[in-house]
Amino acid sequence: MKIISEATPDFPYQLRTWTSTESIDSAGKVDEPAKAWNRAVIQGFHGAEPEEQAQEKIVASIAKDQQQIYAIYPSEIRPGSLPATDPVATYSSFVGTLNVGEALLATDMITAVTVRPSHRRRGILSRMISTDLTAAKEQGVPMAALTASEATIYGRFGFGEANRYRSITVDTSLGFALRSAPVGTVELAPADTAGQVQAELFKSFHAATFGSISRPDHYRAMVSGEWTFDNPERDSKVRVAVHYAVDGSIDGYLSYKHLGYQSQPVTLEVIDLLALNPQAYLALWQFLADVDLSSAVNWDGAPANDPLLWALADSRRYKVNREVDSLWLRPLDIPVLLNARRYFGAGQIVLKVNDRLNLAAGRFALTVRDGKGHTEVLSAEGPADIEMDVAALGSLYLAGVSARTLWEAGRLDFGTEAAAVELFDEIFRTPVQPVSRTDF
Ligand SMILES: CC(=O)SCCNC(=O)CCNC(=O)[C@H](O)C(C)(C)COP(=O)(O)OP(=O)(O)OC[C@H]1O[C@@H](n2cnc3c(N)ncnc32)[C@H](O)[C@@H]1OP(=O)(O)O
Repeated sequence: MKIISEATPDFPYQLRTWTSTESIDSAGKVDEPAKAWNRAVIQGFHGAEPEEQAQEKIVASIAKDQQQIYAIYPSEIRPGSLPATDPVATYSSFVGTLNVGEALLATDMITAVTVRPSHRRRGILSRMISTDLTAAKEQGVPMAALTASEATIYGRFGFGEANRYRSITVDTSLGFALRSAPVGTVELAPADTAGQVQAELFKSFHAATFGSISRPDHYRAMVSGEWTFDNPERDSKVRVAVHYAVDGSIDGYLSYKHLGYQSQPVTLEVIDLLALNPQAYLALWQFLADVDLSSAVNWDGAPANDPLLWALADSRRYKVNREVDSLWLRPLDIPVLLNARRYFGAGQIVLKVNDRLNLAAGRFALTVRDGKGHTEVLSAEGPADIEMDVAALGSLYLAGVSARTLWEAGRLDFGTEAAAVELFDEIFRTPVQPVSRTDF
């Protein structure tokens, strides 16, 4: 445990940090600061207070990710209020990877951000996030990422929405049909094997999918119904199905549950779905539609450009309940991340990037040839073809949105030459939309 900063009159809080592996001994026992930190996280997201055994499972999982824990403690405790050992704010980060084409880019993945309601809007999140982003930058991690509880929080810290996902309901009642016959076979598998199947499939999915970001360890427990942060008890209603390709290899899987006969219409909920190819994806949907005693399927994780809609014989069976931001990206080292990305266009452009936190600001000349980028750092002052806030670059980096759209949205200077906007889009265009299947 390390004290990063002591309380001052302006900021009457102490900021501490430790690595998650420090909190658990060889017998699996969890230390008191980690328990109090977990309780604070769960309170922050309005979950049920975890029992001792649940604490051990959660901390062991966080330790596998090697999460760096941040905790804020108040300098003044009122009699009868929560004790001094309970943090008023929590934050955690760990280094994962982001698929940027051929390369997997090291990325600071931020999670478990909470501030106790009685201490909110006093700059606590600002202190924790600027500390973490600075540390990540110093350690040479070129990108930061998160998935957000609200879309209004992180733009000010330089994060931009990089892609979106859909919450969908598909009507699988009598008459459901796909336009093509399913390929391969789907079989039920024991729920307790789901964690392993998921981990193996995700490895291949992550390596092959532009925009995919690593998964934290707790996915193993969630997809098998073992535990979730919301519910530390086993959910024995979770079922698992596996797709076998024609050659017998496993190339897709599904974790799902029946929501009960009181759901109207009687509904299956997809907990996780991974498919390594379109045939596996459609065959898993045909399987879901074929499950008797249900007539709808909900999935809170469909891609924004979902081929299922186009595969349905009756596309009106596909209902989008909402489409929201998924991954948020925050550039930290612009030359490194521009050079790491795979390109499908070509050209030369000078970008000026503004950054309120002064972590990534500058002027950069990017030259792209044969799919590779080369970035030269220029002096800060001088002309640029296109100027943007670092959050806009977070959105544009994976081409989940075009510069043209951001320009029309007033997110780039309206005075930017149309030719520069077109050039940016020509260089950054991709044949596929970025897809991530990770909520963290
Ligand atoms: C990656 C994740 O873990 S996402 C989960 C985020 N956590 C939650 O949603 C749990 C419930 N909410 C909270 O715990 C807190 O309200 C937090 C973490 C969102 C914000 O923490 P705070 O300490 O209040 O933020 P802080 O005081 O540093 O605010 C910084 C700025 O962001 C603004 N801000 C903070 N939260 C929000 C919000 N939810 N919506 C809009 N603006 C916000 C503040 O007004 C402030 O603006 P300013 O710089 O113009 O004055």
